[in-house]
Amino acid sequence: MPQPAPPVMTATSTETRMSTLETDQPAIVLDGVSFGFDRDPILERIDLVIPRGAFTVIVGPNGGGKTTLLHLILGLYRPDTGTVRVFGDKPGRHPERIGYVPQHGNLAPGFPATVEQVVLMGLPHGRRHGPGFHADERARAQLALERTGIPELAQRPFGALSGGQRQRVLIARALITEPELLLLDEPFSNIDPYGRACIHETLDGLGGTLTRVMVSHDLGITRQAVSQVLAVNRWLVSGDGPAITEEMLGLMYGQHGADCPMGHSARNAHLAPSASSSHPGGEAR
Ligand SMILES: Nc1ncnc2c1ncn2[C@@H]1O[C@H](COP(=O)(O)OP(=O)(O)OP(=O)(O)O)[C@@H](O)[C@H]1O
Repeated sequence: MPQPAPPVMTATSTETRMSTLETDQPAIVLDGVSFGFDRDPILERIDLVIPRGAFTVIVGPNGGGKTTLLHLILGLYRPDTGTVRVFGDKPGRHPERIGYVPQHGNLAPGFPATVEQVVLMGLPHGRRHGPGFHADERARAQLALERTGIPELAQRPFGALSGGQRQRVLIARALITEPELLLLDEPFSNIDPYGRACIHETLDGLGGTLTRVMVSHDLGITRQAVSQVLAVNRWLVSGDGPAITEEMLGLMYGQHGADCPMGHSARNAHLAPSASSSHPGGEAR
């Protein structure tokens, strides 16, 4: 399978980091991964390649295994069979390279902190309370807020923001370490259409070398910026662009049960651009 071209790096800190790590590896590779809790299969025989810089959206029904898949990528769970690689290495080895916005990560609206303080919480060794943050830490927080389009909110109380603004702050918190991979688990929960549009705009604008993987229940996710859609419901079906395919709908809302409605190779289509023949109407491999 052809590998994606190495990324063109722009940020100096990222350049330095990348020079010492594997620049020719895809962002994420899952090879024959199965996982279950107490022998209950949750994910089965997942093969997946996510190139660097891709914007991948994961859709699927409740309980289909989307969050579990993210947790495998984060290294929070180990697969029962198969392997997971993140930037060519075992997951969990380089947490600073990954930003994560968890599903229920929103802070209570009354959380007594400014936006800047919330963003600073994303630093592994950042100072978390009171005034007197280091100037370089505050500069990083400001940069992260600029990337999410809300630099002017830095000194506002977090609790005074709208739901959509709060979610963008949490994305900024995940970006403060300048990660190369951003994982978002349903960032649109409880966000109105305007807020969703703002978050979409934010995520679209984060392109470049940042690899984005977002779990979403929004099936209208057919946006230009989205490189790939994955449907996950115990098995996985991938497409070759932002469209939801019939195969994906079949996996998500067709036969729920002991076996996958499609052939194994169709379910486990790779994400690499060359794999376009393995989805809708494509040949099983
Ligand atoms: N820690 C756990 N112990 C046992 N079972 C679990 C655990 N976490 C998740 N599960 C089960 O694994 C299955 C997949 O859960 P997961 O959270 O990955 O689904 P999901 O696709 O993200 O769902 P949703 O859209 O509702 O967030 C569910 O049946 C869930 O009950």
